[in-house]
Formats: sequence, C-alpha cells, structure tokens
Amino acid sequence: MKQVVIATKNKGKAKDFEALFTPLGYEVVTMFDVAPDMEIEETGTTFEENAVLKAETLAQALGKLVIADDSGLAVDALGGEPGVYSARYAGDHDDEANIIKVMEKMNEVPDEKRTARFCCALAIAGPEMESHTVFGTCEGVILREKRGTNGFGYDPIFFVPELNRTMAELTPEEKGAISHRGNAIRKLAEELPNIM
Ligand SMILES: O=P(O)(O)OP(=O)(O)OP(=O)(O)OC[C@H]1O[C@@H](n2cnc3c(O)ncnc32)[C@H](O)[C@@H]1O
Ligand SMILES: [Mg+2]
Repeated sequence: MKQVVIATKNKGKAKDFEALFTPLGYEVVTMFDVAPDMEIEETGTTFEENAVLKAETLAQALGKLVIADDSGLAVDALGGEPGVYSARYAGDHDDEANIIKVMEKMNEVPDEKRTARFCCALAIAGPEMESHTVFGTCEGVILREKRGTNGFGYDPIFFVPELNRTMAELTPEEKGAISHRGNAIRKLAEELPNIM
C-alpha cells in the first residue's frame, strides 16, 4: 500500500487524515511510527510557519516526502485567540482544560457574537522540492456546553450551522467533508500536479 507520512503526534488529527487518505488508497504513517522520540518546537507565529517547520524537520530526518498540519481555533470575540496557541491554550496539551478556558472567557459573549473558525495550514516538504503550503478554514459558532464525543480538541463546542451539529457529533467522514483539514487537503490535491 502507498504511504503518506504526516509529521504529527496528535492521534485525533491522524484519524482525520485516515478518513481522508484511506479512500484514496494511502496508508497514513505518523511520527509515532517513524520518529517517536523526535520533538519539534513550534516557534513560528503563523500556522503556515509552524506547518513548514514540522514538515521540513521530519522530511530532512527521513529523506522522504512529508506533510505537516498546523491548525487551531480562531474565535472572533477573543480577537482570534487561541489561534496558533490552540494546543496549549490552558497550559498543557489538555483538550478539556482548553475548552473550559474558551467557555469561561466567552461567558458574557452573546449568541450572535460567538462566531469562530477552525484554520488548518498544511505544508508539504521533501528532499527535492521547495516546500509548499495551503490553507483551509471551516466556519462555526462556539456553544456554551459540550455536545458529542467524536473528534478531538475543541470539536465538542464547535457548532456547524449548516449541519446543525457540533464537529464532535459528526463521523470522521462527515467531518472531513466540511472541515478546515478536509478543505486544505482538497486544495493540496488540486495544486500537487503544479508543485511536484
Ligand atoms: O503539532 P502536532 O503534533 O500535529 O499536534 P498538535 O495537537 O500540537 O497540533 P497543533 O500544534 O497544530 O495544534 C492544533 C490544536 O488546535 C486544535 N485543533 C486543530 N484542529 C482541530 C480540529 O479538527 N478539531 C478540534 N480541535 C482542533 C486542537 O486543540 C489542537 O491540539
Ligand atoms: Mg503541535
């Protein structure tokens, strides 16, 4: 089976990638499989910078083509927070604590001002190519309580108006069809013939 290497240590992301790449005939391989001890510091100030950093570091170590994902939640009423700091908004890499922090900060925000979007920058890097990035988004609204148990991160409080469900109430396939990550992967697939 053909493989696609993703420079991530996030199991929720890996599942999202599997839902998107398995139907295309690819096995998804992550850092848990190829570089479990490698830590890549995310020192960039944008999603794109961090995605390139992760993709290039692993591509260089493996001598192979690698895709990386840097993503997060941008809440309008919080001036775009948690943004690039989404994974560690409440200190640790703790999804539950991050959700609580967002909900608490938004306590006073009325329903019509609770708009937000998920953002995803994907970078592709390899030994014999210039790195390339694409960007995908998904619009939604931040709820006052959690709904659903699928997905990861902020999915339980991210309501998708078109589907009348939260991200955590969608199957991985349903999420992939509308998500920031799915949109970015579809863009990458479109642009791939021109960049390689
Ligand atoms: O860097 P890697 O190893 O890929 O894993 P990570 O979890 O640290 O990933 P990021 O640095 O890109 O931070 C992304 C954070 O944004 C949030 N996030 C991103 N995509 C999401 C999604 O589809 N659903 C819910 N939350 C998401 C979630 O809190 C993630 O931990
Ligand atoms: Mg990270």
